[in-house]
Amino acid sequence: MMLRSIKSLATSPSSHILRRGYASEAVPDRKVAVLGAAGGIGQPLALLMKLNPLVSSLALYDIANTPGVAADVGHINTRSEVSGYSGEAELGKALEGADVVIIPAGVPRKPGMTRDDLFNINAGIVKGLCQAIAKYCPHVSIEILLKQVCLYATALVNMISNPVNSTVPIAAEVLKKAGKYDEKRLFGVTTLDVVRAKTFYAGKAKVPVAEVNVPVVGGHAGITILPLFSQATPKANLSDAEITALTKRTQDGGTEVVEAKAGKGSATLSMAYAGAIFADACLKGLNGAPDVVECSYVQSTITELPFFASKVPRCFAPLSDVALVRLGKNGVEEVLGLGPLSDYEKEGLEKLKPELQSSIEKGIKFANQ
Ligand SMILES: NC(=O)C1=CN([C@@H]2O[C@H](COP(=O)(O)OP(=O)(O)OC[C@H]3O[C@@H](n4cnc5c(N)ncnc54)[C@H](O)[C@@H]3O)[C@@H](O)[C@H]2O)C=CC1
Ligand SMILES: O=C([O-])CC(=O)C(=O)O
Repeated sequence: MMLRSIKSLATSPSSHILRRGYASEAVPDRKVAVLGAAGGIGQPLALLMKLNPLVSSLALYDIANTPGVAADVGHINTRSEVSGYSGEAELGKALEGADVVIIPAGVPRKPGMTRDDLFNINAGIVKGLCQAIAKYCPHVSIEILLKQVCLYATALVNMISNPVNSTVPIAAEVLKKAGKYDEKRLFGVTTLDVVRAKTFYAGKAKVPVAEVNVPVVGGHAGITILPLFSQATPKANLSDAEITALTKRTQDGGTEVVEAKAGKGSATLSMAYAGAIFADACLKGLNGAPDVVECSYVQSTITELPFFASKVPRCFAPLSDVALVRLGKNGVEEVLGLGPLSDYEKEGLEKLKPELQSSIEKGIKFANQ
């Protein structure tokens, strides 16, 4: 299926995206930029993206220490060419031509802190990086019959920096201000919540973890993380008490790691894994693979909240100057609904709304001041 869609790309007017060098692999060239690449998440994420055969160019950016990481990762004998960029003067080069920009830049929690306690430092970092994305990642649109049609769009932005519940709205506002916002291209990475929910569920239900699916919706902090174990597969007969315990453990998964690391930061390795899964899904979507579905915190109308994590099927047309109709047809086609919720989940949904709403408002206010 994948090969078929790649072949159709090769014969389409946008075949120039099959660039030199890897014709035998028949995979389009894709540039991935990691901002914050020298950090605890950034380094293993750089490694995992270097192992991804869908990546042809890997740009590693940080305010310092990137040359060493780039030299190290660059020696691995996989497809992508690696380049390191250090300091703000080099940010533009890191971003130019990127298809996917992953942002794990910013400070992590220490024991006793909430994700929101990171807002004061990380909000400014994210704002600056998104201003650069607006500036250096191409975006051209034209008006046809009173409809704005996208020719080039910004890269897909995968926001990892916390508090995600606020940093995604900040990114949206910054991109809007610059006239570069496309709600189909901005994602809060909540994959780690799904990864945890799968692991904990498999352990409790005694089912093979590789077969487990659990949607996790809402946001990415405490009670705003709402795993839907009533929809988990394979089905298992878990008691209400077991479901409550699993829900709580998933919601507190980040804190569990922060406490175990005792002052040395938060989840890095499992986050790098989760970030790599999500970026891979974005690349597959961009390359035209069908039925790519992940949970992500995106602009949404499935509840009254403007941003909400839910299942998002992504089936992007490739970004190119002639993909006018296809982009119109194949953006994020829809944000999937929540499906049937148990009473416990319905209650959790109502409880999370005020906190999520206030984190969204906080982000919007910050970006506009
Ligand atoms: N979405 C999620 O599920 C998760 C999010 N996180 C968040 O990811 C962020 C990063 O965590 P770690 O990698 O553990 O932190 P870290 O401190 O190890 O690394 C952060 C990196 O960001 C860099 N940085 C700071 N300002 C920058 C800027 N303006 N431009 C580019 N790079 C910049 C730093 O130099 C550092 O290398 C934190 O905010 C953390 O809370 C962590 C785990 C899970
Ligand atoms: O808990 C934290 O601070 C980091 C994070 O978002 C997670 O591990 O889910």
